[in-house]
Amino acid sequence: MIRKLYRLCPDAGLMARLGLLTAILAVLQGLLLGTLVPIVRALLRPEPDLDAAGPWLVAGGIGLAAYGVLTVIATPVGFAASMQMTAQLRHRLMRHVTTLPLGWFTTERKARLARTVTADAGAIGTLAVTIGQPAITSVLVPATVIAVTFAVDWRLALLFLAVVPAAYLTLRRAGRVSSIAEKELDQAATEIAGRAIELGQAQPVLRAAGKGGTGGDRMREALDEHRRSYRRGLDRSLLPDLSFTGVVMAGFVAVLSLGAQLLLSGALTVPDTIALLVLAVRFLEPLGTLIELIGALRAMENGIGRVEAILDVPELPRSPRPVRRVADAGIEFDDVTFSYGAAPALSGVSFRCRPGTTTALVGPSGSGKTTVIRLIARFFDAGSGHVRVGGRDVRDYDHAALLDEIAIVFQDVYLFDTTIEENLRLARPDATRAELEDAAREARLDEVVERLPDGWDTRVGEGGAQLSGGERQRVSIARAFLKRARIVLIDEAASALDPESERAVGYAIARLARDPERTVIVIAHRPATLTAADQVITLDAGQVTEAGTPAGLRTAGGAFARLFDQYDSARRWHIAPAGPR
Ligand SMILES: Nc1ncnc2c1ncn2[C@@H]1O[C@H](COP(=O)(O)OP(=O)(O)OP(=O)(O)O)[C@@H](O)[C@H]1O
Repeated sequence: MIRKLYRLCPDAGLMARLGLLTAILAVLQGLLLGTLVPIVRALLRPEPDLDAAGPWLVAGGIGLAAYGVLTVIATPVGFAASMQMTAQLRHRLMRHVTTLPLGWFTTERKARLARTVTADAGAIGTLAVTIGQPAITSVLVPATVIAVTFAVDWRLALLFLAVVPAAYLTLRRAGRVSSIAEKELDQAATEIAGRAIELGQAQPVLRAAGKGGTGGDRMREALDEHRRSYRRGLDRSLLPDLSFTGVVMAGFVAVLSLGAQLLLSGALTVPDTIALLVLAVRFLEPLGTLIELIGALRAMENGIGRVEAILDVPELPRSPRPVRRVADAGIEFDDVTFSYGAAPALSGVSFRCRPGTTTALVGPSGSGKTTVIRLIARFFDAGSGHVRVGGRDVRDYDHAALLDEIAIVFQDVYLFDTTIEENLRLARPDATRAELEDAAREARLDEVVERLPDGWDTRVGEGGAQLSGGERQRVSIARAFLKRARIVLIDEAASALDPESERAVGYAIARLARDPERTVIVIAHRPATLTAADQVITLDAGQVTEAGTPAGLRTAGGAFARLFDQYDSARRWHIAPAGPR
């Protein structure tokens, strides 16, 4: 386990210092106890011999002072190690998950990630110090006591030694049982976290369906299972815990009996017997505390396992010689097939977008439009075929360099609970105020900012809840302008925005597309966006069924023409004034 801890923590030096200090403290404690033997021998004679006890008293005093100093040194080192380890683990985990394919982020895994980043990383850092230190002490103090006892009486030393394997075996069993119990309990706790995330996310749907009150059923089941796991763990660990305590108690009784026997037979003097009994207590007492520590140690080991399991999830493969410059904003799909699970989401998709053009993707729900966008941004890798940007496979690029060129405007834009300015600055943290204002004007966000009570400093609420869907999209489009992204991928709102936002977003998309350097791919639902596109790609069941200019495809009277008419009549129906009844 110590090796695993070292592997996880880049600052192994700090861990090594702490381990060494703890080991020295434990051995020193055992040796200090050892000095009791000559001191008790000298002082408990019929005529106490202070001269004989003197050097040992001095040695004991120096040892005690050293113990105090080292303890003072070890405490801040332990605190620093604990904080540092937790921070580093959290940092590593967060950095790693940003490199994982988006498909990894299921509700269950998000709950697991949340628990591992908060509970496990925190517990590993804390336990490594609060449990690791006493665990080292509980092993090294008895070991030193055995060594010291050999110098006094080999028979008692051998008896101490005989207790060790019996204690070890029962402790191992107790450790195994508590490890299983901890895993079950953690699984149950993760289930609760998952249900809580789901319950929060599903609130609008549940309430809309009038089931707000019943939505907690799955949560209740998870809570019940957690309680049952806890109970099972307690029941299971009872016998192994009692066995271990029994072994330690039996050891103590055996030491007492042998000590008494040796005393009565004259093999041991009274002072030696008293000193050895003190040693026996200090031998068995730390062993006894091991049973309390073993559960926490196993919990830490399991926590380390869970951290490692996340760190072991393979990242999106990286090119050994990543390309850092995107030559142009051309995009090409070359016989691309991709599936999330068994059924293919895209099969044999091929199309080309010349740099500076706008392509509208259309097709029924589930036809693969969003998947096309995800593959360009490399949220996932194609199963077969090539997705090319600037003439190179997206897998050849340094991912960050590729994403620098791409801005994505999702249908449902998530904003951080901070000011509108900071949300915009995410796209370019060093942008000047003038650049922010330009981007806002292009995206028609300036009108929104003017209306907000604190202007640029208005906080947008969690997820951007203070803004309407259309206003959030404008923030996202403004980010694309600010970033000067040469490739913009847009998922236009399928449902109607308020008329003002609809006009503003339409205007902003047209402005984005006007830049001759910029390639825009838009999942389009508005007739105006479709008509303005240079080309249209129609998808159905993951395959390209039509490709061409909007005018050409409308004339051809195929799937696109039908979809166009549907969208068009839906808009007209929406904006038509109510007639007399
Ligand atoms: N994360 C995912 N995991 C599993 N299957 C997915 C995932 N995302 C999409 N799919 C499936 O892949 C197929 C294509 O989905 P995609 O979202 O690309 O379609 P779409 O045309 O964008 O649909 P919509 O217009 O409804 O957004 C669908 O069958 C969908 O159920």
